Amino acid sequence: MPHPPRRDDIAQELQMLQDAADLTPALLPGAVSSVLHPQKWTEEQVREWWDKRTKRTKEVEPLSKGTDGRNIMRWNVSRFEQMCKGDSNLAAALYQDLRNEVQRFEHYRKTGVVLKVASIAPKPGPCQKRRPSATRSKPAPTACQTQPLPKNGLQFNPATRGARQSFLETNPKPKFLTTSNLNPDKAVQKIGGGSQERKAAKVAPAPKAQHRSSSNGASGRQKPALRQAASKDVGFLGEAPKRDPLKFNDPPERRRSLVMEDISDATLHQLSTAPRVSEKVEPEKPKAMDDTAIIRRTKSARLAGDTKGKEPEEDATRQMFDKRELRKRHKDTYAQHIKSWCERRSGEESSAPEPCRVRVYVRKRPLFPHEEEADEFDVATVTGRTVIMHNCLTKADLRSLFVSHMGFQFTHAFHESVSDDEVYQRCASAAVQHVLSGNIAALFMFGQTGSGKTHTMTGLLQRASAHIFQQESKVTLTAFEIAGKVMRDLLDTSPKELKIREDKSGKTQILGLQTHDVSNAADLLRILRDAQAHRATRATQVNETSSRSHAVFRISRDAKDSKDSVATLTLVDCAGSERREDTTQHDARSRRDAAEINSTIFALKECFRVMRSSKGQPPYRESLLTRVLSDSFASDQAMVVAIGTVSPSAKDTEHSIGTLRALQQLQGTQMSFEERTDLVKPKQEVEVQAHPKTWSETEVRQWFQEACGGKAKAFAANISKGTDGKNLLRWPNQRFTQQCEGDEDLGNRLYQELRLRMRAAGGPA
Ligand SMILES: Nc1ncnc2c1ncn2[C@@H]1O[C@H](COP(=O)(O)OP(=O)(O)OP(=O)(O)O)[C@@H](O)[C@H]1O
Repeated sequence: MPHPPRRDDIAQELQMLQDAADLTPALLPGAVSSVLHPQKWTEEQVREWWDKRTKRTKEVEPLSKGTDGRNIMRWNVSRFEQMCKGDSNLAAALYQDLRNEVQRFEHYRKTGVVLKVASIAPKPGPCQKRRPSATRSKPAPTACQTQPLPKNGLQFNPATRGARQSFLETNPKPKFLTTSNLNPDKAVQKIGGGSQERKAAKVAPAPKAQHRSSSNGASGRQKPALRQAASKDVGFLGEAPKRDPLKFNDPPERRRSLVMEDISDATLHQLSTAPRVSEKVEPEKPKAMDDTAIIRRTKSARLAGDTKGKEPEEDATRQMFDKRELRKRHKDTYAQHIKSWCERRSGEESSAPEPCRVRVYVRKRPLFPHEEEADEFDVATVTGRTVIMHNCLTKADLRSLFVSHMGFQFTHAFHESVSDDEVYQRCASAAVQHVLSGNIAALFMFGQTGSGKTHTMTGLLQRASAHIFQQESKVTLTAFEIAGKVMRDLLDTSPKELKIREDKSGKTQILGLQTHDVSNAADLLRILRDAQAHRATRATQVNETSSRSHAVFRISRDAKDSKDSVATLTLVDCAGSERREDTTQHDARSRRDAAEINSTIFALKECFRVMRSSKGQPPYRESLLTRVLSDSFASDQAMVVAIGTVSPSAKDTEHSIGTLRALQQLQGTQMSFEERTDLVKPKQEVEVQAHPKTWSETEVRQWFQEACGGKAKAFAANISKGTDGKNLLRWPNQRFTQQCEGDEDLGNRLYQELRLRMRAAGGPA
């Protein structure tokens, strides 16, 4: 097990990367008249920051096109780790460096002073003395060092030449740069060790927040728990940011209008799932800038608290809703709006995208009857080469609805009623012809699990087999799957693992892979179907028989001449990409699978990106799949086709948008438009409903039968006699699950739906 990054290591890493960077003039507050929040950085500024911070190591990935400040600020430590090829120290340091930039900006915003890092460097003082050897030769902090602390808790950062120089002149050069070298707040904590230092600390008391932190222990012995801290956006080097003294008298910050989109699915899931009875839930500190931070107040606090213009419990009820539930609830309004919006926009066709080496197509699958039954509706529109996703959202008040129409353009897009024949003719026929003329071609299927990759691939294989044998009399076929780090032959039922090697010429060879000679289309198709049937599948929340491996089928034409390179058609059916949120009910293995699938897809995207830009070598060594496909990435003559599949269902909106964005990256373009429309709900639609607390037993049973699209009907009989609305309202989440015989998902949904009914009736939920 690799060690988690240590605080000292990260501090050292951070220092080194700042030294190496020589600090970007545009970003270094001391060098310019104004400071930009990293969120506002342009792509160039982000790139400049990245290149300078990482120039001392080659072991990092280049940034993908379009990565601007907004994007990079959303990265968590794991994402940095992925970019740093697993170097967790560097990743954490980069993550922290960005947060430090935010702190500098915050200081500038509040005080108007462009913070020169040098100005907060500690001055030498009379009480400076060496620390005992037990402290690992860290420079002793002085009382004077506590005085020039910036009031807002900004970190002392000796990264500028001047500051670092003066620091080193007045302090013995430390063997390792540690937290206390970098952060005088920590130095104050360490003063607690000796009596003289204690006196010194008394002379110059540290801000209150520091006292609080020092109560944790005498000498910075806290475990780093960096990841956890990082995910909570804590302060410098994993230390939770203390309340900002400057903020107390600040006017209230102007709030951005919040939308449900601001709340991550994971958080919503957490919020909508009531904690287990045994779990003690620590109340969180309200942050107020985000819905997720709003907490449930105690009854007394609610009664005594501010009710100025607010509905009682308004804040608390915000926690109860899920984007998907809200979409279903307002299904009719959204669906009607989407219809009229599309009618208004019909006939508008956008210009053709620039020709590119990678041809990218999108296919939308139909909405299934079972999805319609579950109150799902169609949120994807395809017109010509454009796919429009209608992202149906609710503002933070949970009543104001709006739709964000997002347009994505591709080489071509197929709507749900397009036949497999047309898909083949448009996407794959040219690639097959390219191979029949002696070249290589690769075709990839991308998309969310259950969006129709295997369905489309099956149709393509069928047509490709017929097409090939119109011109060829014999081909060779290999088929294998990649599941995590394991490769298996799909034409060999033994559980033998395949190995991969590079030959002298650098070509990738797969050892032990069986090759089948095939001489007619029917045989080819039969063997391909057998191979598909051998794929590793598992039921996921989205697809009963989800493919959990990447399947690779290779059809090679016989070389006419021994000098000829083998013309090969490679068809790749990627495993369904899943969001972490979609796998919440899976075991650890499923989640590991999903992480591996997603990282392979990420590597594939990177290869596409480099190949498209024709600059440098595609990083195909990053994953098994990209290694075996290195031919297609390396050859200029290779034709590469990517087909993305999307689900039209409202519940899959976020995932479909993710797929479309990823496909845009493959072709090097960006979303072509985004239009937001606020919806006004027609007055007659607002029905006044009886509050659930007034329901009789019969009404409770009736509600149970109809709730969640009738899914709980079968369990209505389990309701005990005499259960009226008042009783029902007292049921916790778990009681609903119990009522549904352990179906946690349905239990949660019933619980939420009841809260929605309470809101609709105008009462608190
Ligand atoms: N265009 C389509 N027309 C009709 N049915 C479709 C279409 N696309 C997909 N389906 C159906 O949707 C279901 C899921 O499709 P499929 O198994 O191809 O998804 P997938 O993307 O390969 O999923 P996974 O990645 O989990 O394997 C199948 O029952 C399939 O028949």
